[in-house]
Amino acid sequence: MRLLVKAPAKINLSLDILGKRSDGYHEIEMVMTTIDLADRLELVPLEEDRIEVTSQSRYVPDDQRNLAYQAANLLKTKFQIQQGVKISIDKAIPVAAGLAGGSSDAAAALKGLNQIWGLHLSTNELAQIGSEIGSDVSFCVHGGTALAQGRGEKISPLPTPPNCWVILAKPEIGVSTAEIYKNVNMKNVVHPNTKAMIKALKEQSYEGICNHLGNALEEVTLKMYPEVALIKEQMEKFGADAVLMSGSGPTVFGLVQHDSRLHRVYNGLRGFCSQVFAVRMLGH
Ligand SMILES: C[C@@](CO)(OP(=O)(O)O)[C@H](O)COP(=O)(O)OP(=O)(O)OC[C@H]1O[C@@H](n2ccc(N)nc2=O)[C@H](O)[C@@H]1O
Ligand SMILES: Nc1ncnc2c1ncn2[C@@H]1O[C@H](COP(=O)(O)OP(=O)(O)O)[C@@H](O)[C@H]1O
Repeated sequence: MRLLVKAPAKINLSLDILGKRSDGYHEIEMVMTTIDLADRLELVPLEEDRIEVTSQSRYVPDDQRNLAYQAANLLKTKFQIQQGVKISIDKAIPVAAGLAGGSSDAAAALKGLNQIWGLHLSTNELAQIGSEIGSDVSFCVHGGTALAQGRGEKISPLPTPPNCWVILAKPEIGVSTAEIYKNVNMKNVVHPNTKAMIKALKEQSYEGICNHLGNALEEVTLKMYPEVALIKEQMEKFGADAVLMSGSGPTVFGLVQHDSRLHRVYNGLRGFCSQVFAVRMLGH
């Protein structure tokens, strides 16, 4: 049996930090959605009892540091699986970009191996196992659009946003999520209005979504990496309807509803940023 699984990236439409926890994590509240930019995993069972991970990207580890490896290993240990697997990752999502590429690969591996090894685990059970790998893995198991709470592992589904383009631009830097969270000063946090974002989604108000995009980590990353602020400015200048940094960054995304504007924003950014994508949100 050979299985192909898609692993889509996510963006954070809003990200709020409610406080610092005693376990080293932050209590957060995020509205997230999956987008049509995806890695592709090929899973092939091996006779030998070992996990093999390969990818064409030099930034992706091919050993136990790979989150897809960790997903396979966790299932093997929990369910005493004595079969191996070869995981080949065709990487399309930029690495260390705030787009949850690694987490989505882990989620895709969990879903695919659930099938290959006949484990019959539910989505909630897979999401629970995923949370042991990383805070964003639970959301990636569910996919779609959702509110994520706790350290990111408590998922409540939300309606798909109204149809629009998402233009992504990633500067030539990778950002460490841990480093950005470490530099958060709770006194300076600018809180987005999560309730208003949820209301906008429920009312299918594109304008409401644009008005309430907000990310409490943005200020920290922008201060450390001024090139991210520059991309934000450019995206606004070229006419995106609303612009925000995704997750801990450095990827910046802009929402655009009309095709005529899409080309202006996309081409404008291509001029000084090598990684630019124009995609749809998933669900359309
Ligand atoms: C910021 C976000 C927003 O979606 O995503 P990315 O920018 O990484 O894509 C997430 O909160 C990242 O989730 P994820 O990348 O899975 O984080 P983890 O591996 O669990 O944690 C990495 C480190 O980030 C910090 N961390 C993470 C989550 C959280 N709620 N509080 C934290 O303080 C901790 O220092 C932790 O050691
Ligand atoms: N399958 C994977 N794809 C990408 N990065 C991975 C993977 N597994 C582990 N990593 C490691 O995770 C780090 C964060 O990567 P990624 O998930 O792409 O970013 P982010 O947390 O910003 O969304 C990378 O620096 C990389 O070393």
